[in-house]
Amino acid sequence: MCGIVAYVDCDSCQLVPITEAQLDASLHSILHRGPDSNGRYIDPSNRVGLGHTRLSIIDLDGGQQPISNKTNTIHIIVNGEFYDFERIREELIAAGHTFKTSSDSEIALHLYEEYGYSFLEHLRGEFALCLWDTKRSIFLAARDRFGIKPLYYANKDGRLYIASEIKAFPPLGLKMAWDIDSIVQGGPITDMRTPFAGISKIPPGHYITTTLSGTFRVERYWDADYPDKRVKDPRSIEEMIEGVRSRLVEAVRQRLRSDVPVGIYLSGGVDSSCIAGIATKILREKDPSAQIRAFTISFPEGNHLDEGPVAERTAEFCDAIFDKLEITDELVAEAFSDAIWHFEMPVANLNGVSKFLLSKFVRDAGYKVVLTGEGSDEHFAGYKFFEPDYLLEPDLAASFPTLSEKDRADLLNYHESNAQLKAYGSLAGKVEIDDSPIPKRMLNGIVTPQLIGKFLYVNKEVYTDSALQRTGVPDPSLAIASGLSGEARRKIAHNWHPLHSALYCENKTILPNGLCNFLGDRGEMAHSIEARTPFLDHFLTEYVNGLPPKTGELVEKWILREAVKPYITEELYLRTKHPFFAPAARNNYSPVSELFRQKLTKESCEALGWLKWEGVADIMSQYFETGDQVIHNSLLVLTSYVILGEKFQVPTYTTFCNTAL
Ligand SMILES: Nc1ncnc2c1ncn2[C@@H]1O[C@H](COP(=O)(O)OP(=O)(O)OP(=O)(O)O)[C@@H](O)[C@H]1O
Ligand SMILES: NC(=O)CC[C@H](N)C(=O)O
Repeated sequence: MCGIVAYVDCDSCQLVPITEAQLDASLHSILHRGPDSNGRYIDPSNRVGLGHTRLSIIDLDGGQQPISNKTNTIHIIVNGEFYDFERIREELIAAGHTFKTSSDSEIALHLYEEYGYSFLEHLRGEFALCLWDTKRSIFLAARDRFGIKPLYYANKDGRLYIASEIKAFPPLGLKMAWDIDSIVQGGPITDMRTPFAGISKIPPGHYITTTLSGTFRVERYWDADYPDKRVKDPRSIEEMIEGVRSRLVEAVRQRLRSDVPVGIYLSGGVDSSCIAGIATKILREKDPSAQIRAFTISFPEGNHLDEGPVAERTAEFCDAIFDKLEITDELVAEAFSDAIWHFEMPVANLNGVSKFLLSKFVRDAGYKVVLTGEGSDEHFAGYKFFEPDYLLEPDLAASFPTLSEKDRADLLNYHESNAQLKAYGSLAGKVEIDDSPIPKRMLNGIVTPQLIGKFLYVNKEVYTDSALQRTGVPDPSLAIASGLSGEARRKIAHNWHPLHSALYCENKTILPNGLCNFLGDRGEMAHSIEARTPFLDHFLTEYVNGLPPKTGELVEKWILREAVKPYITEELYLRTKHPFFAPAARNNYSPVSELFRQKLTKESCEALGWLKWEGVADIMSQYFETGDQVIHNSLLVLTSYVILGEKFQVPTYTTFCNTAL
């Protein structure tokens, strides 16, 4: 993948123009995203700049960026991969377009010439891009449908700043400040906010445009949709299984197109294992002795979380080359600060740090591109916590037998009488928040947002009174419900089955902000690794979203298991989901506990300006007494914020509210 940086000074901008040296410094800050080459375009007016740092994957010698059109009036920078680009390129050439490179990135430029803003509909894959059309004075920046590639913006004092990573902004002169509302309400995970004031993510499936006059728009070009819950689907199960299989195979085939070798991140689960099986089969169509190289994380000190042995058996089944990275507590604690600098958001577990280490391992092995299984659970309802929402209403769409109404009522009752959500593999069920009833009313009674909202939750006792006076008490599920579009909320209220509504919420929050971010691009790109996610192919997801809720029911991902049965071992066909979880701090003297002691001091907490030291000290001592996992996770979040404050040199937060009191 690559790194991109851009800026636009509108007519009202009174700021000193950004210099070439500043643009270079900004690119330098994200050099890990593209160590192979870099380039820039600065408009003769000095008001628009585009910078690109490249990890070359397709057209290794010729694909340098920015790329311009034949008349040098449109300039583009792209991070990402466009699949099936050769077919589109041929069509564009036949329509009279002249290509300057053989890079997949260039198709976006010509598609824009051909279709205007509708060019985005023709792109398949993961991407973030910026385009400057000098003739129309239009600047456009867009992000892929799922948020696989990051793209941030800030619109301040008449200047629009855009970059793949937040750390590229300070060299352009943007000042960093805490966004206390976002922090308290979990904005980095619940919506498009970041921990930093005025800096937002471009929402997945959206583009932003600005003219030099300063007309700024954020528009959606794609969204997930689900069928009307009252309409029966006439398809047979067999047809649906075949529909999933053929689209997944095609999604993997497209993602094997590369001018450098492609490996795989292989776990002990069905998602990455079926991709390994499918990829091997496809590679062997051309070369019967082809072997894919598989990379696996193993946790030797936390045996019950170790997926190494299952992955090894899968690798044997696929005849893959198998590499295992053993991750220890010491390695995780050592890498934590650096990982947070790359994630640019807090984390509540150590999974991302482990994957961050895996990416380094893969890069050291000489690989630039891997396949991964992210995005499957968000479409096939792979998490057990979706169950109460599945049970909330009958499935009227399925034309084959579903639960009887009595069974549904009994099971739902079981969930309700358990009071706390049955979030297996997660501690969310133990986190107690006084959720307001409003988000449930807004979202047809589903409970998934409450669960997601707890991900970055920290007990309100740790915040200063003035911070809480300003933000109100934490209510992250309200932030989630409010972050959805009005149109989506209307469909949730009237059209979609509650399971589909729950999947939609997961797809708008945890998927782009967690899985694709600190568990995806950010840890991978820290080590110049491009990861490709076949489960996030929009032709596949649109098909899966159109299936009746029953296909996501109770036995996890059963339709996927049936579809990929020919490509996986019997062991995996029968195995239930084991979510990826890195072991937490094991005791008071483990390296991660030491990290808490080192980072969470009175001085460091007070330097943030919104943490109350007494509250933090209190939960720390509770943790050291009890080893409570929920507190452990909160301490990880707070430690992350201290690290972000140090690395980004964020000034201590003060409120007007505070001084006025
Ligand atoms: N231990 C691991 N080693 C290497 N890669 C991993 C590991 N755990 C997860 N991954 C990567 O992250 C992806 C997402 O993990 P996740 O646990 O959601 O899926 P899975 O393990 O493949 O399948 P399942 O959801 O059925 O458990 C995996 O598909 C895999 O590419
Ligand atoms: N690393 C990237 O984002 C890849 C950009 C483009 N596909 C290339 O191969 O150069």
